Amino acid sequence: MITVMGAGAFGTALAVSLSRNGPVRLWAHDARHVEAMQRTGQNERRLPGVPLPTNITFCAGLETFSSEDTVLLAVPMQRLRGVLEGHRGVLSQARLVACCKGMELSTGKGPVQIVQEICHAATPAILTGPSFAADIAKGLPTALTLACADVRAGEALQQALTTPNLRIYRTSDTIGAELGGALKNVMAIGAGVVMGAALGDSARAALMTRGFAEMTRMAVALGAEPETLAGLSGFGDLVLTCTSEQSRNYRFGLSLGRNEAFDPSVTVEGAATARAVHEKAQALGLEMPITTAITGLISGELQVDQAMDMLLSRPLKEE
Ligand SMILES: NC(=O)c1ccc[n+]([C@@H]2O[C@H](COP(=O)([O-])OP(=O)(O)OC[C@H]3O[C@@H](n4cnc5c(N)ncnc54)[C@H](O)[C@@H]3O)[C@@H](O)[C@H]2O)c1
Ligand SMILES: O=P(O)(O)OC[C@H](O)CO
Repeated sequence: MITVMGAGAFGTALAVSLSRNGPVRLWAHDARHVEAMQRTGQNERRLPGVPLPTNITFCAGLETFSSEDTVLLAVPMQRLRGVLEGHRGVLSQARLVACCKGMELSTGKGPVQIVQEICHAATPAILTGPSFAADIAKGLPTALTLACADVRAGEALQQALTTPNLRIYRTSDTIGAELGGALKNVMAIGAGVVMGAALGDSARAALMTRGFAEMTRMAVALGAEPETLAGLSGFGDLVLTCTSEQSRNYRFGLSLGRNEAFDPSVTVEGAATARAVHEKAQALGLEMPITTAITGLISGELQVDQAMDMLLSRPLKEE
């Protein structure tokens, strides 16, 4: 059986899609949220308007969990460690598929690394790539990357998670897959700033292209294959998130560029991840000027015109 931990927009959308293959268990950390979904047949908090199929069952505990189960971890990045530590006993031998995108602020680690650290005997994997929860829930065609270092386990997960509308590609490069998803959110905030501040489509294209160069530079320095960054989990998700107002990271950037307030209850993974990436780049001695500028904009240490001056006045170089 598949268990999805995290009844946010993405976990709920995945549960809806996977319920076409068989029964799915959807876990939420808040018992009142479980009760509300049972009562209304919807996740009104995070994915309103989507009827939840009857073969999704809801729970706030994992009493009926079997070690044969596959678990999708669809919680926000900065909550992943706490969720795993709270369920270390039951999850210790399971196939654990991280579905979050980001870098932990306190350690600079990605989701697969955190799963490995806490559940040593589990099979860690990551599901990532260009996909909005609302699109998946509507059954629109979507392609994702499943990364798992254990090739046989990866093949089994690829089969189990494919649905008529969800096409899963596979790789064993977990480092590249997790970094692509983390880093593209930072660039999406930057793209939003560019558009919010009316700097133009050309400036956004420049940010996306040079941002992709930064993403690849860091990922390769940390052991990723450049081909992974060029795939769905990197380039694909960068394009989606830097160009669509469905993206919360992009919308957050738009509000920064317009000098407007942004609802703090909305999950914006790129905000904490930008700081974590900036610190890691400094520690590794990597040049990542766009990331530095975006980190400064988020913290309020830089204004848009200062960030632009900083980027445009850098010494000229070869591409
Ligand atoms: N929404 C999307 O379109 C989408 C698509 C792909 C990937 N993702 C990724 O999925 C992850 C989750 O995002 P989302 O969109 O589902 O978020 P969301 O904002 O819709 O929901 C977050 C959920 O996390 C829960 N939560 C908060 N604190 C928690 C805790 N301490 N323990 C357990 N659960 C807690 C909240 O109750 C909420 O249900 C993110 O890393 C995101 O990047 C999202
Ligand atoms: O809404 P965002 O910005 O978190 O983006 C959602 C997904 O990561 C897009 O692939």
